[in-house]
Amino acid sequence: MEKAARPVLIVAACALVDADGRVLIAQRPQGKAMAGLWEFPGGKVEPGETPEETVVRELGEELGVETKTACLAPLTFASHAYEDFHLLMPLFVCRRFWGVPVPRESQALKWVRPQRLRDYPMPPADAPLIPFLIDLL
Ligand SMILES: Nc1nc2c([nH]c(=O)n2[C@H]2C[C@H](O)[C@@H](COP(=O)(O)OP(=O)(O)OP(=O)(O)O)O2)c(=O)[nH]1
Repeated sequence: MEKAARPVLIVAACALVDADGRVLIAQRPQGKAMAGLWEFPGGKVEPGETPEETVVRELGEELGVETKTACLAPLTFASHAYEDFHLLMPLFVCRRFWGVPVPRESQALKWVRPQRLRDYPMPPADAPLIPFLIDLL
């Protein structure tokens, strides 16, 4: 019998880039799925939101960073089958933002050169995104 189709979950994520060309990653807190893995800030696209609006909201909620949808450039996307859902995750790049990121949800934060991203365990969906950041930066 064919497997039941997984629901597609749309998550919008963002690579914040600093003046040195480093990218911000955040460690998923204990208690969440994939705890301890490093990810790009972002979250589920809520009904009525564009992916860009999701990123702007999540950067504010998770990091206290302000930006605008016009400051987000699409870079690539992840499409990955997890056990319970299929993740579709556009990845935006943002170089223009206001404020210094602070962990609002007790997550660890790190600015990392794209070439070093592989030193940080990330969710399996994220691995194919890294070469795009290396190329860009
Ligand atoms: N933000 C983000 N999520 C990612 C990345 N890679 C990846 O597989 N994901 C997955 C993890 C989660 O299943 C989903 C993001 O959902 P989320 O952050 O809104 O939700 P969550 O699992 O933290 O939990 P909750 O807010 O529902 O409590 O996408 C990534 O680089 N960034």
